[in-house]
Amino acid sequence: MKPVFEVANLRKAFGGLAVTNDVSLAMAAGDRVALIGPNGAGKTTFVNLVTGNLPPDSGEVRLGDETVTAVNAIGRVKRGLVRSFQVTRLFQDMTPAEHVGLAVLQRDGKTWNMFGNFLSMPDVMAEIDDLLGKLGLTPLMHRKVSEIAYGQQRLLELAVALALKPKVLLLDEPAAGVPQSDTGRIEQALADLPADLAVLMIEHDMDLVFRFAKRVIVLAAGAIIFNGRPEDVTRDARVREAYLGSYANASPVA
Ligand SMILES: Nc1ncnc2c1ncn2[C@@H]1O[C@H](COP(=O)(O)OP(=O)(O)OP(=O)(O)O)[C@@H](O)[C@H]1O
Repeated sequence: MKPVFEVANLRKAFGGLAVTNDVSLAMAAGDRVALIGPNGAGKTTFVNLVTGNLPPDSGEVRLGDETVTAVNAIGRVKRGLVRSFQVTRLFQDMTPAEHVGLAVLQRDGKTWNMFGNFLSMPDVMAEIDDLLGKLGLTPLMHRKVSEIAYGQQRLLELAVALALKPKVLLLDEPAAGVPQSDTGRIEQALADLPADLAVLMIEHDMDLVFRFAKRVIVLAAGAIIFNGRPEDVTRDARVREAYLGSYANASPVA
């Protein structure tokens, strides 16, 4: 199948350290891929290169038929490459309805000064109702973010990302920090993501990886050392070595 998203020979070094070392991968519509790797493997750097928040030293990022390596982060979002908005970037005084409304207006290229009026725009309100409803946030839609629980804020991140109508969605540990009692809701939201969306999820929780991913990519010291089925990852010798190495080299806690 034709890839919707592809990176080819991506490289990035900080000083002498190759943090992204000739990484190539492709994703098709509907893919569910988990990107895992020991601490410091280069996962965050890789995502920053993909989203356009960091320029690569060499290599290419493609969305569909278009090479977007020179396109900035906002341009990539407009083309359908969306990273889930982080809780730390939600506005504490704004409501879930306002967050989603803003994302819808931004996606449609509408001006900021229309923002105050979006509650009277039936098409925007219908999208807000639909998205927040799917994520179980309807009762909280007009509450301030500062008043809603962390797990619900993480669901709101997903709602904002989905309002941008992504083709490729990058999720950074979507359930991290969420109390056990609320992780079920997040997992359900992940299971309900649009079937044709390509999803790349960075995740440390292997239980979640096994439940969500159809394919696992392991990054170690900036390079892909495994790209295959979840059921094969734990018995792969290179993967075992990479994880053991990271624990063996970890500093003891004082
Ligand atoms: N701006 C930077 N300047 C210098 N070194 C950096 C920079 N950003 C990251 N690094 C280094 O690159 C390596 C990879 O970091 P990165 O944060 O991408 O790893 P990670 O896999 O996301 O780690 P974690 O799972 O701990 O978040 C680390 O050794 C880190 O110290």
